[in-house]
Amino acid sequence: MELVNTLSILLIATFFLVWLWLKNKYNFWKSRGIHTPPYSLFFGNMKSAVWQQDSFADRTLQFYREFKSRNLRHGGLYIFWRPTYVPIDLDIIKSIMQVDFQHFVDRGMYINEKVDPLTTHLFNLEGKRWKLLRNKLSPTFTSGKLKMMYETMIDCTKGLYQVMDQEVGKPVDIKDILGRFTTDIIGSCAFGLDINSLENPNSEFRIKGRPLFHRDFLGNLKQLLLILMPNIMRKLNMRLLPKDVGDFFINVVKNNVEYREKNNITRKDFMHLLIQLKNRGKLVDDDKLVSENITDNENTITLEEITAQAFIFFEAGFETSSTTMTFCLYELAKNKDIQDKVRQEIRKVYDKYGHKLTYEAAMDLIYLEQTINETLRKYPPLPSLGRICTKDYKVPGTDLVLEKGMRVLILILGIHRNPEYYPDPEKFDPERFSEENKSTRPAFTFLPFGEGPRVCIGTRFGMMQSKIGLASLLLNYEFSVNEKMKEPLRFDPESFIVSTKGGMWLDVKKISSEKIELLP
Ligand code: HEM
Repeated sequence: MELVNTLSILLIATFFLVWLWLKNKYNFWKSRGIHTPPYSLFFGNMKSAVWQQDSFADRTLQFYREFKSRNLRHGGLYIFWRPTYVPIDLDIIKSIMQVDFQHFVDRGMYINEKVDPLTTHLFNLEGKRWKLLRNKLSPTFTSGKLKMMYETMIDCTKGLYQVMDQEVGKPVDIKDILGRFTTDIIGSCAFGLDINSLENPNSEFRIKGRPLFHRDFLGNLKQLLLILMPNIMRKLNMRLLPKDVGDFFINVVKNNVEYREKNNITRKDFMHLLIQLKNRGKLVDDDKLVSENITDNENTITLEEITAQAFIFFEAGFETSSTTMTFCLYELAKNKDIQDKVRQEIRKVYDKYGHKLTYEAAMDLIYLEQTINETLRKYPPLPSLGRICTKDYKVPGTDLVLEKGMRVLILILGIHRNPEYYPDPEKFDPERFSEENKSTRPAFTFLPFGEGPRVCIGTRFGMMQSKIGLASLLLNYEFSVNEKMKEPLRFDPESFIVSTKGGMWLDVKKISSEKIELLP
């Protein structure tokens, strides 16, 4: 009996201490005079997102609107009990992302080299390691290299036509088809493999890629805890990726590199460029590669580094572009006049370049680019951007000092839907991105690819694959919204990137019996 009493007292005392500790934590922003939206003990401001009542995207929009409605330059959030700084004023955002970048170099993602070697990729890496790798990888993303891969990308449209032709006349979940299309493109360009997930929706690549973006309640919770308490999680040897997913990608790259090196195979893709970096530390034109023995040992990368980079190109590249194309086709299905205008432009440019959509022709698709930009405004795949304060920082024009370790969240979706910058923000209007209209908006109001030194390295690639996918579809098919489509659209709480719940159901009509291929 005495033991029971002692245990009960110990339990109550522990609860009380935890409660006091949390109470103290949640005093952080109040004591600095910074406004926070209502929060709950333990989950902080993230309760409804963790429990998947709200999508993360909707939550960020609510935060932005609350701070903005109070005319605040910035605000504070609690992600669980961790204070997170939220800049609203565009000058502060610019300072953090660009001007004073040296104070905000990292994202604060979870890295565990030992049990999860794939986490050591460019998106996650920090400080000097990140800078060194970014310098090494940047040459693989130039417009010249993109041009080199253009035909490899176009090859994947063949599978797209086949699937679409089978689907004509039925309600089509375009989201699924475009996810398979970009899986094929990135699989081909980053891993050098013909995945054919368009032909085979259950290809291993597609199956292994799915859990990267869709998480249930426990998956969500784990992801947040890994980021919140990385040191403890590392000690517990926690993984971010399921073991089978990690092993799959590691083996694919290892086998591929070995095969290419043994058989002296070159292919127009990232893998080829990464292998050059591994063996020579620099990129060399293929013809020179044979004759010149150029090596820059300082810049070489290891097989493990190649694997992690190929993985992030896949993870960051396929879902972002496929959601962009998906939302774009949805808006075009709703706005037939814009759909006709985009199609007319594609036809005109296609004819101008001798009935081909060469790389140069694709660069000439100005209105299509405006339409993709308007899609990225309304539906930025990443609704917010994260940074970590890496050196104490006094926020310009305020008395607030951010201490080293403070998390920062930039609420892109809120900025993109702010009527001050984009009047009538729910309206889909590609004219917002004409040269003339762009110049009337302040800087840092369009951030789908981020900004500053950590801006998306794959921007050109992402834009190009979206252009190729949309051009090939719009030249051959007409789209309208199917009655199965659930409207108004709801963002999916299981996906941390902006995505719809329940698929994107469109009707597809063939324009002509003759197929128009981009590069016949
Ligand atoms: C529509 C397509 C895409 C969108 C909207 C997008 C968006 C983004 C965003 C918002 C960031 C964070 C930027 C920041 O924090 O300032 C990012 C980073 C990154 N993206 Fe993309 N992305 C796209 C396509 C791609 C593709 C195709 C690849 C690779 C093939 C890629 C690879 C990366 C990498 C490696 C980073 C980390 C860069 C660094 O930290 O240095 N992305 N992307």
